[in-house]
Amino acid sequence: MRKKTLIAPSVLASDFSKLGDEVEAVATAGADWIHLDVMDGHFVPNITFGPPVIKAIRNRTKTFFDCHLMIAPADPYLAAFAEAGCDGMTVHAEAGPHLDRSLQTIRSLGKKAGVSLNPATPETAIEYVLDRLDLILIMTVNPGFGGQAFIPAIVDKVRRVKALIGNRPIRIEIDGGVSPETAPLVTAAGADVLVAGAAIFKGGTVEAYRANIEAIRSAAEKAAN
Ligand SMILES: O=C(CO)[C@@H](O)[C@H](O)COP(=O)(O)O
Ligand SMILES: [Fe+2]
Repeated sequence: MRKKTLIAPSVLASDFSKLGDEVEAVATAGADWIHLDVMDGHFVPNITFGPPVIKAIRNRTKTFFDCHLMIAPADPYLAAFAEAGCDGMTVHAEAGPHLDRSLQTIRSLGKKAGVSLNPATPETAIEYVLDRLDLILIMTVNPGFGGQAFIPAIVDKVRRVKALIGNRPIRIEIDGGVSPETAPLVTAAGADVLVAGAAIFKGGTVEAYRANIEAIRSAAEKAAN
């Protein structure tokens, strides 16, 4: 059976001066997951936040914290992110030499395990770790910044990943440049979790966030296969 499409607002586009309020607002507005972009200034050319900030906002909602770790190495920090309140942790396939070990560690911490693929990384990078995965995050921009343009060539990779996972219960998440215009392209190809920052955090109110989430959700669901 087809999975319901989940919408995961990325707080990277929120007002960091009131991050807790923003997380609560977007959860009230209907977010299925909260997407937290962790950047280290080394794996990606930007720096955001780490476990103390995640811990500080954890009590603002019970919504699933989907932690996108754009850090290298990731392994030394996985326990701290789990302790801070991440429900799922996604590491990049390009971030270290021992992806299988990273995924085993995430599951041993009792969290959902994800792997992310940069636009130039082929899906073959995850061929031998499929049974350790709950989530595959396919980047449709180069990681590091919000508000970038969606790369259409990646839609073909979404189709290939969908075929690769077969009937395993793995979610396919898309991250970068998702909007009501681009969402149908990826749900038609098999994606079932959509991250969106710039397209959701505009308007500044719960009502505006709700309308922005629903615009993506309805466009996505119409095209979902
Ligand atoms: O991981 C990243 C960027 O590296 C994303 O999660 C962005 O935050 C998505 O932002 P938009 O492209 O939707 O504005
Ligand atoms: Fe992200």
